Amino acid sequence: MKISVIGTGYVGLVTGTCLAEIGNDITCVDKDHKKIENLKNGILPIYEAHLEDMLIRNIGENRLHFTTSVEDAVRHATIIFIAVGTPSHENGDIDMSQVDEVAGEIGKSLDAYKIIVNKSTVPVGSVKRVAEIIQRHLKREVEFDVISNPEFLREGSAVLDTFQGDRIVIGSTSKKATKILHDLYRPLKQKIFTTDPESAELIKYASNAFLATKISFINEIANICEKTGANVNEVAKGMGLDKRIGEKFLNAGIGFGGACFPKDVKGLIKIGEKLNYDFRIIRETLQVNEEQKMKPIMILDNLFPDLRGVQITVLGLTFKPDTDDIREAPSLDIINELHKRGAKIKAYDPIAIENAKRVLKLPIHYFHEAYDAIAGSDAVLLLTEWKEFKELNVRKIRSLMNRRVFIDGRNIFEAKAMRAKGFEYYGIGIDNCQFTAICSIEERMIPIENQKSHHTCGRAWN
Ligand SMILES: NC(=O)C1=CN([C@@H]2O[C@H](COP(=O)(O)OP(=O)(O)OC[C@H]3O[C@@H](n4cnc5c(N)ncnc54)[C@H](O)[C@@H]3O)[C@@H](O)[C@H]2O)C=CC1
Ligand SMILES: O=C(O)[C@H]1O[C@H](OP(=O)(O)OP(=O)(O)OC[C@H]2O[C@@H](n3ccc(=O)[nH]c3=O)[C@H](O)[C@@H]2O)[C@H](O)[C@@H](O)[C@@H]1O
Repeated sequence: MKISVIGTGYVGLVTGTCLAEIGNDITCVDKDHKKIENLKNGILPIYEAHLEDMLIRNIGENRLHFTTSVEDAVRHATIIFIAVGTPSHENGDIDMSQVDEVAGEIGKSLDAYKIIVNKSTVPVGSVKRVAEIIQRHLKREVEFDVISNPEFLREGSAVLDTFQGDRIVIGSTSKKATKILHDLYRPLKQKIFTTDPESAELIKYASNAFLATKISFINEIANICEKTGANVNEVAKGMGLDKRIGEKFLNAGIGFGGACFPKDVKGLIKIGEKLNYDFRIIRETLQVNEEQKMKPIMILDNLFPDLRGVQITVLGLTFKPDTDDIREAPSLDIINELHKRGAKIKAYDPIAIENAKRVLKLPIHYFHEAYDAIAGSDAVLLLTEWKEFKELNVRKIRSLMNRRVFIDGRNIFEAKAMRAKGFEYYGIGIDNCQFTAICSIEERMIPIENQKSHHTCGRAWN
């Protein structure tokens, strides 16, 4: 099939390349000229596993083309995907300007029947909105359908998710468009769920908000664990054995980031507000996440009377491993706070240092090797669970550090083993109190209900 994808970011580029891989003739469009020039030469704007090989192969086999002209792309295709950004406004509202602009351009260029597919994450009612904008810009009367087909891929595993996703959702009122989309996706052999456009649009927000809530929920359980001596990793394992709960997305840590969970949760709150509905649960999901991001700072506050001049090493800058994306990464808030308090900051990330330099205009000393970043440090903050961090030689880390505070924001190490090796080790939702100087032995022995003030683990977090 002849397909155009407008917006060549994480979603557009992966979608276009994967659809080319299964034999379609794809044109990817972006208004960023440099991005398009690079892509024509097989140079990727993002880091995503398996994408580069596939891109180069499909360019070589003449199935994947790049242009900056929406008009050319519209003429070329029967199906046009809109995959431009939908960032948050300052107040959390969804910024539809990129989608609106593209819809207008499509309208001006429409010359025959086409299907326009909303793949960007857009609020309920956007199928109608895009259809109206296209209609307003038509230069001649032509038939077209607009449908919703939200995207569920994750960064870092985007290609795999496209080929092995749990479901494809199509929201459409047109039988003709639905059939063509089914034909397009059939080779992927995935469950296709067809519904009305409004439900499809809401499925996307509901899914992201639900997953984000699962994360905030386990992070609150982690906070309870710290006050009781329970271990959140064990609690999550035990919960996840119940198939109704499931084991995924129960990793406690320093909270969720990325271009989507924070913005989509805010977006759903705004969708509710406009309908006079206060979506309380997800407001708390966000609030808990904001507080969770500051966990490493709270731990440091208990260990150092003052962070001025304390040498801190940050390991991991991206919001999750296997991507170069630092949008809304917890590392940004944590580093800003460390800087405010006068800490000396060293940082290492396997691939995101250049992206971080662009965003963080602070005196951070960046390194291209983890051990170099760790040398001479008073505290290490591990913020992203990159595989290479799991393989670090902890004895070597210990020998390089000044004071051996290790705050594991993603619980990738085993607390007992790290403490046995001489680290002042802190995870998230594990028994942080028991092996540390935060509470005296006597304080730890007092049952919580008999404490005058909340002195044991509680003191660290209240
Ligand atoms: N990043 C992700 O993992 C996922 C993102 N989504 C959603 O997909 C949408 C796109 O997200 P990303 O790919 O992350 O965004 P992105 O910011 O990486 O890419 C958007 C691209 O659209 C281009 N663009 C903007 N206006 C344009 C115009 N008028 N004409 C041509 N190109 C234009 C930009 O130059 C940019 O390259 C968003 O709505 C997002 O919420 C959905 C699922 C996963
Ligand atoms: O709409 C989107 O953009 C995408 O958002 C998420 O994908 P993504 O943000 O790429 O990454 P996730 O793997 O979901 O992780 C998001 C954040 O949650 C955190 N997380 C995830 C899982 C977990 O158990 N604990 C946890 O803290 C991660 O560290 C990361 O910061 C969804 O998983 C995708 O289905 C969706 O398509």
